[in-house]
Amino acid sequence: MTRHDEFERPVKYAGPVIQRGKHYDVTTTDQRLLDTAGPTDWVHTDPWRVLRIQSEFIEGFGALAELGPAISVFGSARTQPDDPSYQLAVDLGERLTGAGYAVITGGGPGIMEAANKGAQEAGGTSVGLGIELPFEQGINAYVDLAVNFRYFFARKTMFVKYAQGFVVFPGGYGTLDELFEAMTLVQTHKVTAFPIVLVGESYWKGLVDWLRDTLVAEKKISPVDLDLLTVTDDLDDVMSVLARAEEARRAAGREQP
Ligand SMILES: C/C(=C\CNc1ncnc2c1ncn2[C@@H]1O[C@H](COP(=O)(O)O)[C@@H](O)[C@H]1O)CO
Repeated sequence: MTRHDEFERPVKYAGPVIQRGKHYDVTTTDQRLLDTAGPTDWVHTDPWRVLRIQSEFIEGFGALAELGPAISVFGSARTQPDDPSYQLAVDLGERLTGAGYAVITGGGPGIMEAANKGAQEAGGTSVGLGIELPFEQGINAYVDLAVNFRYFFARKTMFVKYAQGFVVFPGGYGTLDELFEAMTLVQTHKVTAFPIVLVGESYWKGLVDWLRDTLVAEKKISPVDLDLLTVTDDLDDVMSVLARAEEARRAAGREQP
């Protein structure tokens, strides 16, 4: 029912605001919200994008906050099931599950699918953080908990924030992007006790040689920065590196509940 003042003019109390006379707005907030008329170009503006970005962080944090200990596994979206590294990633998913870790991947095909498959088939927690791409692939069938992102940077935050370490299989630009982001975060102490293991000695040899013979030699990184990486073909080594990092976190009183 419309309220009126002592001059019989309609009055509206909208929170701390009082509207009377020519300031009286006959529409309600809900009406304005639900009304689709008017210009729509604001949805393509940066302030609106900021809210969408914020919502990606909110959804990601909300979905993953109670995940428990987890390892992010990266690698080529193009690795086929008959590639030996596919089976190795399946085995890793299974072993991580056995050690009490959830497995987080990019939710796509190839190595991501393989690690999710190993985790799911071992009865573990299989997570996929998908990304909107122009060529839609969809989340692989072995993911049980998926969050889809529009923005790479929001998604990359989740890979680090909700994992205790990274295991990286042979891959292309996407994999290298994820690897170098983690290496930079560890090098700059933005994250601590965060193991990064590269699986595939022959694949990664060229990169490690270049890091040592060019980046260290030309003083672009310190020799100790090479120690951020462990390179192996053996999943026993992967599990030992993760276990040692867990012990270091425990010793520092920073273990996952
Ligand atoms: C290119 C193909 C599929 C793309 N689908 C992807 N879905 C989810 N995540 C992806 C996808 N492609 C790349 N990524 C991310 O980068 C890493 C792999 O990239 P790479 O260039 O293949 O090494 C991976 O860890 C994801 O996080 C099918 O042909």
